[in-house]
Amino acid sequence: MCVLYATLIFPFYRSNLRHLPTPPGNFLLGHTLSFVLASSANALPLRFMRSALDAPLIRILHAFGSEWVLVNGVEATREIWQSNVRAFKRPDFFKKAIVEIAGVGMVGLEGEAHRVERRAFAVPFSLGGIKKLVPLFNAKAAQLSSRIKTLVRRSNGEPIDAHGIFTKTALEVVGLATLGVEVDSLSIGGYTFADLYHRILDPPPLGQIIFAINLFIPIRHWLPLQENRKFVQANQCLSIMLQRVISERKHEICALSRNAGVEDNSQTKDDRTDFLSFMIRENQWSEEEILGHLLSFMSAGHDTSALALTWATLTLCLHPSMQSRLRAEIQANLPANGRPSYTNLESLPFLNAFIKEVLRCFAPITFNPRTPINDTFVCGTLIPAGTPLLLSPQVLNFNPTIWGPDAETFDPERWMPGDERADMFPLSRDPFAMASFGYGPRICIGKAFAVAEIKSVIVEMVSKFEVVRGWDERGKKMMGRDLVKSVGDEDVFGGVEVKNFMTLKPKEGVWVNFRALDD
Ligand code: HEM
Repeated sequence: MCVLYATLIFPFYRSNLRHLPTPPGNFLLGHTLSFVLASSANALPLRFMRSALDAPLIRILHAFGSEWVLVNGVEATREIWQSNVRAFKRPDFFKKAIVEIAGVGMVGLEGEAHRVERRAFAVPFSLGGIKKLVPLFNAKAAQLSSRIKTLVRRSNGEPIDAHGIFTKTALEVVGLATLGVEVDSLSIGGYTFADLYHRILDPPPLGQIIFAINLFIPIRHWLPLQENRKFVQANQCLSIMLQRVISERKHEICALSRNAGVEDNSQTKDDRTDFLSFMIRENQWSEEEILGHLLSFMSAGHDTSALALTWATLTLCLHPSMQSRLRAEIQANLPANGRPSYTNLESLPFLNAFIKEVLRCFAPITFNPRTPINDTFVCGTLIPAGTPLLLSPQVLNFNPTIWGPDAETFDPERWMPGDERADMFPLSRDPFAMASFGYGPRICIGKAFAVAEIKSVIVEMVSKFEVVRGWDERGKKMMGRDLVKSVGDEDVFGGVEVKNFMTLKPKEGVWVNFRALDD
């Protein structure tokens, strides 16, 4: 009886949300199965957006009449992310997901506790803090070039998976910035730091299913499957490894303080710029809290940047003329020593436009939900407390009412000064239109870090290599350096398939031929 009411009566005759556009789904399961089986996490939200372009909110029916709301407009997003931000929190299932993969640091906090932590990290993530990190980004970018040359030699000129190499580099970058050590130097029981993160952030299909079920039914701690045990073990090993680094650093900084005769670590003269040393000097966090922050910076900060670099490389392969234009801009404006400063990196208009367009068309985070704490109005519709509001960056980033009819075309020109689309579609210049980093008090704290890091790596790549696509029309690695001739009518992914996951990951890598320009 209850099931009949929930599926046949409540959603259509009683629900507050029944007047919102609702794409038709299975009468019993709604869209639940379609979401699980979708080709990517963006597939359904984009389809729903295209079916109701002007609607600020779209209702999604799930199994047995449960309701979600897809946020589809700039105004609704602004209310949730900024003007009425205190009325919302992250849904419990989502918090559980991010705490599982990113620890209990800032990403898992809400309300006043979150505001206090954001303020505490304002200095290391400020522009001044990021400027100091640019030499580190440049050094790691140069190391990446050498690594690529070695891989090209070893592979006899066969394509290399760009996603794999950028993941390694982005983990090393965030590892150095966060911990102040090379992550390659850390290992436990024969596993490296990178192995453990790979298990957590890039699970095989069974691992993804366990992850999804565990969000709603707690199976993680008893499910006797090897894949599950591997995940739990990887998380434990990471924590042990990081706890060791924390204790060692604490001893070092305390010894420095003692030797200098100062009572308080914050007065210690120590020129380390990493976030761990900062936290120990500030002395306001327990070791457990420090561990939570480290885990969240490391996981929030490497997978995302690696994906942005991967998709940037894919677009460079698909648009060789953009590659040449970037190379010319870099050669004309940057110091010949190949070590650009933060100001240098910011001074290149086409690079700037190119990175923005990559982040618009390939938002690395696929969904970022919220829920009202109490019944709350959004754009005039009363949303019952607890209803999941699905904010999917790609839905705003591809909405033609915001960006114009070519919203789904990769075109950096739209960001260049004087492009007429800015006047024709003024909403596209609204900060809430570009949803890839979020906005408001919870905007990605690492945005400036990520953008500077991505620019530094792209400058190095484009200066040292020509990149040529090494995958065929179906996304598979090509052998024997065949070239796919027609790229004109392909979608933004150029045939590369993605996983149905929280981040926009390629299913089988993005295969690229790197041709050194100095050969
Ligand atoms: C291209 C790269 C990146 C993208 C696309 C990205 C995107 C995002 C998004 C969408 C959020 C959620 C915002 C919200 O809930 O409204 C977020 C939060 C966060 N990001 Fe990033 N991120 C990137 C890189 C980084 C880096 C490099 C770091 C650190 C070094 C970082 C650290 C964080 C943290 C700590 C949060 C939680 C902030 C809070 O809850 O206040 N991210 N990021």
